[in-house]
Amino acid sequence: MSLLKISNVWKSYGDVQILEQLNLEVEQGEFVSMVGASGCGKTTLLKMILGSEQVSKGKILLEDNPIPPEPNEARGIVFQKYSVFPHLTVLQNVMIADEFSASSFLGRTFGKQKRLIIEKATDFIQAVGLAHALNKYPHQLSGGMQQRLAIAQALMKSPKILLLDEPFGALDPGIRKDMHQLIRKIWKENKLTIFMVTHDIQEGFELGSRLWVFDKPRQDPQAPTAYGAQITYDLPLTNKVQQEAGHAIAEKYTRKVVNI
Ligand SMILES: Nc1ncnc2c1ncn2[C@@H]1O[C@H](COP(=O)(O)OP(=O)(O)OP(=O)(O)O)[C@@H](O)[C@H]1O
Repeated sequence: MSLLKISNVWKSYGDVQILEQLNLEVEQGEFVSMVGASGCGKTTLLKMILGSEQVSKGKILLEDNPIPPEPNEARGIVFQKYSVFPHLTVLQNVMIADEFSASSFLGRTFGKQKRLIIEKATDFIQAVGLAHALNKYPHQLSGGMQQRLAIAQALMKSPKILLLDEPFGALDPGIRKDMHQLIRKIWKENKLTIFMVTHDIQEGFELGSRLWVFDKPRQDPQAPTAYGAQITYDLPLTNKVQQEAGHAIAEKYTRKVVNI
């Protein structure tokens, strides 16, 4: 049984066809990098896996069950723009998800329960290298540190699937390298399945164990919104030969995007 099965999925908004004919299976522990021209529907697919958007046709199964129509703890997400709470410290930002599950009314816990949540949150904060900043507020952190915080926050609920939407897009190249190391470590140690949208093909190759290329094979100049994007290449990247073959395709693809 695959962890995630996408069967004949189509997505449109009104008359605009965004995605079509998606058929994919993903096993636990894969790291799927998703690349494609701007606006082709990569984030839309992430949102359908998250459960915040519904498919127009077809189905997405998670461990053989339909994806619940609301996001839940099985799937964590990190966006490009820092999605942390500005009025909470690093520690409070990571604790909050567990505090709300333990006490949905107050969002606050006390005594032993609180101590356990602090311990768990501190472990994740340490894992992303922010132990020295436990009591700082987001505005006191750099962009890279805020993304580390968002990752710790997403990991707190022990998701099976981590969805990353251009998570490093706003960071400087040096900091991106550090973040790449961090995400690989977290992926391996937590046996996560990761879907990452990126505009940086090199990043997609370096991190992914599999690459999905989105493109529109069907075009009608008279009706540009009639057809959606498909996943035109689904490339395994688990060894060097595959990576080199993938690079050739990706380079061709990059030229194509430039020509659009
Ligand atoms: N809620 C919505 N209602 C209507 N159209 C939408 C909605 N959400 C997204 N779209 C449209 O769907 C298309 C795909 O958007 P999406 O964000 O998935 O693209 P993307 O490939 O992730 O783009 P980018 O790489 O620029 O982030 C876009 O044309 C966008 O305008």
